[in-house]
Parts: sequence; structure tokens; C-alpha cells
Amino acid sequence: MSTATASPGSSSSIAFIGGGNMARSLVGGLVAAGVDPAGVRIADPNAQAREALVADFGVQAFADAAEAVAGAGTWVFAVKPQVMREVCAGLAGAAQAGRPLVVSIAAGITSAQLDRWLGGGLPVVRTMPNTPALLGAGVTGLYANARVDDAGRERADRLLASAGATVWIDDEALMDAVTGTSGSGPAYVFLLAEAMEAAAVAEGLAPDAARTLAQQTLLGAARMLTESGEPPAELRRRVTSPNGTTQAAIETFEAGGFRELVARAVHAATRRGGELSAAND
Ligand SMILES: NC(=O)C1=CN([C@@H]2O[C@H](COP(=O)(O)OP(=O)(O)OC[C@H]3O[C@@H](n4cnc5c(N)ncnc54)[C@H](OP(=O)(O)O)[C@@H]3O)[C@@H](O)[C@H]2O)C=CC1
Ligand SMILES: O=C(O)[C@@H]1CCC=N1
Repeated sequence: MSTATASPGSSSSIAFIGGGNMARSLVGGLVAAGVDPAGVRIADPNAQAREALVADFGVQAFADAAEAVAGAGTWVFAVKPQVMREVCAGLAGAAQAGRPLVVSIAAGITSAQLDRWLGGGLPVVRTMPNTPALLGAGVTGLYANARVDDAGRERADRLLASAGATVWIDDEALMDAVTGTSGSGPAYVFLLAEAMEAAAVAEGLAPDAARTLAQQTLLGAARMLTESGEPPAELRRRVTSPNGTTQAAIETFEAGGFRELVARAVHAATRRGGELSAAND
């Protein structure tokens, strides 16, 4: 098996602890990027989830996290913040013996908490991906603690780059703001899609027409944002004819406090990250 090497800490095999939605997205990205699925080992308590991961990606799956991490050089913690402490405690002995590169995708949980719960002295990369990772169109913020060397950074970057863009953050305190911006961000866009669709139906359009119009508008606008090289304000200006329809809509958004509302929403998510850290310590 490709996972057995003399030095587990440098083994190229990757263990995922937690095989839920985000782990699935990341594993899909890794396998699509050409990583050998035989070297990807996933622990999840749910038998159905395990079977699906094996069938869909050809990875190895285990009910027991200790079995999944055996021999793996990189451990990706992909469980909910609420169970992270308990999960880490169960693996502390193995972590101290194997000295893996620890990668977490959990909201809120700090690198210091992960390190402490795993027994201390470990290289830890705290990351925040998002669900478009499933399509390779995600973005991940990453923070490395002082024990992560250049090779560890590169390993973590390669892992998350298979899910999309990567952005390194020097100040860990800002990782909660990453969560509030891009980690939770896809849900903000989906909410906008829901609201546009509902508004279109309220104006008399058929539901399927409303859905196509809203979806393709978001897709086209997102492509212009990423492909045109123009700032969003300039792209917006070009849609907005003087005294035209867009101006009427934008003035309505501004009068309703749209920007302040977005800032408050991002702040609430950011603050919640800190609360998750404190509540689960
Ligand atoms: N969803 C998102 O958009 C994003 C989520 N995240 C973070 O990713 C993490 C996972 O989120 P998500 O994938 O949505 O959650 P899920 O609930 O889908 O996945 C977590 C998985 O971990 C399993 N699990 C629970 N206990 C253990 C254990 N002891 N050993 C192994 N597996 C276990 C759960 O099983 P069971 O359900 O049976 O308990 C579940 O399948 C969270 O920390 C979240 O903050 C980060 C970025 C974006
Ligand atoms: O809602 C959450 O807590 C997770 C983290 C970012 C996206 N989903």
C-alpha cells in the first residue's frame, strides 16, 4: 500500500478526519487533480458516507480515525468545531508519535487550540475553504503556525489549491474574517439568487424563467468580475445608464442600507468564528 513509509510525518498519504460535505469537496478536487486515491484515507462514523466516498473516488475509508491516520503524513481535520476537541484528544498519542502536518478546515478553532489538544509542538495549518471547492472553483485562506516549514506550507498549499485559489494570511486573528467573507460567502450569493428569483416571480415571470434569468445573471457577472480585470464599481457603472433602470434599482439598494447590511452580516459571521473557538475550548 502506498501509505507505508519509514517516516510517517513526511509520508505523502493524506488522512481526512471527517468525511462530510467539505471533506467530500476537497477529496473530489484532489482526485481530479491527479492525487492517487489509494493514498487518501478518510475516517467517518457514517457507513453510507464511507461507502459513497470509496465508490465515488476510490479512496480508503475507515470507521476509526486512528486507523485512517496510521502512516499518513498530512492529517486534515474536517469535523464540526463542536467535536474538534474530543476528536483531537483521541488522536493526541498518534500525533505525538507520527508528527504529521496538521491541517484544519474548521471555522473558529485556532491553531493553538489544535496544537494543544493534539499534545503540542506540531506544525499546524489552519485553513478556511468554501463549497465551490467541489467544482475546483473555491478559494481558501490559510494560516501556518511557527512550526510549519516551507515544505509544510507547500504541502498545505498544494492540498487546498486542488480546490481553487489559495490566499495566505499572516495574522491568524484575521482567519475569522476570511470565514465571514469567503467561507460563508457562497451562502450570501445563494440568498441573493433566491431573492432575485422570488422578485422576478413577483413581477409576473414564470418560475423556471425566473430561475434561469437569475442564475445566468450571477454566473455571467461572476465571470466578468474574475475575467475582465476591472474593479466591480467600474463594471457596475457600465450597466448603469443615466436615469435608466439600473440606476433606479441601485438607488433603492443604497437607500435601503445594502452596504451596511452586508458589512453587518460579514461582521456577524466573523464574530461567530471567535465564539465557536471560545465555546468549544
Ligand atoms: N460547509 C461549509 O461550507 C464549510 C465548512 N467548513 C468547516 O468544515 C468542517 C466540516 O463541515 P461540513 O463538512 O459542512 O460538516 P459535515 O457535518 O458535513 O461533516 C463532518 C463529518 O464529520 C463526521 N464526524 C463526526 N465525528 C467524527 C469523528 N470522531 N471522526 C471522524 N468523523 C467524524 C460527521 O459524521 P456525523 O454526521 O455522523 O456526526 C460528518 O460526516 C466544519 O468544521 C466547518 O466549520 C469550512 C468551510 C466551509
Ligand atoms: O457555517 C459554518 O459555520 C461553516 C463555516 C463556513 C461555512 N460554513
